Amino acid sequence: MIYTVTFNPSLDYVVDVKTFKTGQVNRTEQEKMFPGGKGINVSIVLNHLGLKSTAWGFLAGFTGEEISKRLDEEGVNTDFIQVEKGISRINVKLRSTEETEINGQGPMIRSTDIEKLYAKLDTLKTGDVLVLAGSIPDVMPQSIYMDIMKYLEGKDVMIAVDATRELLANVLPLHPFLIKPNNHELGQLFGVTISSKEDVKKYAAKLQEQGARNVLVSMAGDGAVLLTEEGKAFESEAPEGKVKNSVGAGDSMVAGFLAGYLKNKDYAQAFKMGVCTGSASAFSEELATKEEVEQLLKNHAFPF
Ligand SMILES: Nc1ncnc2c1ncn2[C@@H]1O[C@H](COP(=O)(O)OP(=O)(O)O)[C@@H](O)[C@H]1O
Ligand SMILES: O=P(O)(O)OC[C@H]1O[C@](O)(COP(=O)(O)O)[C@@H](O)[C@@H]1O
Repeated sequence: MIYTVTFNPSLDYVVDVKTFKTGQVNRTEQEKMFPGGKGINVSIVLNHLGLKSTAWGFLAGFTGEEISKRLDEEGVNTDFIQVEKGISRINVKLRSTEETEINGQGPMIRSTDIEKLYAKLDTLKTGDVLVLAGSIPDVMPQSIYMDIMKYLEGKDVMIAVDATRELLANVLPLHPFLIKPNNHELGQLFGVTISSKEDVKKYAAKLQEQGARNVLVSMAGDGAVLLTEEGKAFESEAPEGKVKNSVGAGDSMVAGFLAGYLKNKDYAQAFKMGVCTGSASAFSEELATKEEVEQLLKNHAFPF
């Protein structure tokens, strides 16, 4: 069974403003709202690809209710913990001449809420997959993903982590099955700017030296690189297409990679699925459908 954990779910409020200007009233041309947060997006896309998962995490207030309702409508299985104080975030995604995001901090999560999550973690069994994805509310320690991985040590659960900075760096010694930074996040970890695939490979290898088993680095429209635990490196350009909404492309890539890998444990296939699922989401207003992914898989020429 696959479980995703989203500590900080969101309603993503995607607005189009023709020419956004700061310091004045701007009017939207269009606005849409989607349930979001990294683990939640992974669960939605897995569902589109025909894989059932359960979305765990913390919800609060009326925004939390809306997220839960929309996931029910999508047919995503959820088992969230309700927290008492605050509301789940509304993250603003502004599409204008440039894309700008404002992501909130999230509600208060108390130690009793965390205990409820650990009770769910106790139900994990050998062979289960756990995705720990996204930021955590400000009130939480940057060790939380590491703490969870330590708690699960010896259980043989396959763990994927999609996080940034300390939250990600802390889990490396615990050998996560998969991490997926983008090239900017990879650069942040080492205090450098990374734009070439050669540099991506160099720094991704350092993350493997620190303990990560498979490192998948996304580079938005410039494609992606995968270093596997078998010592292989795969790279690809991004498939061609018109970008409509790139919010959730990275999460879609994680879902596609896992779906591809779980099929027959083949890293080349998993990488192809990851790249095409990420791009299919970027080329669509909503998250990728199975048909959209299959179309890109058929048309994109991978160099391997
Ligand atoms: N502009 C784009 N054109 C084509 N594919 C894209 C584009 N943006 C994202 N993708 C696809 O989605 C994957 C993940 O995107 P990226 O933006 O790097 O992730 P994140 O959202 O985590 O920053 C990329 O590797 C690529 O396959
Ligand atoms: O938890 P964070 O890092 O604030 O990110 C949350 C945001 O990222 C998303 O999960 C999208 O992530 P990606 O574009 O990286 O796939 C949104 O749905 C959400 O608003």
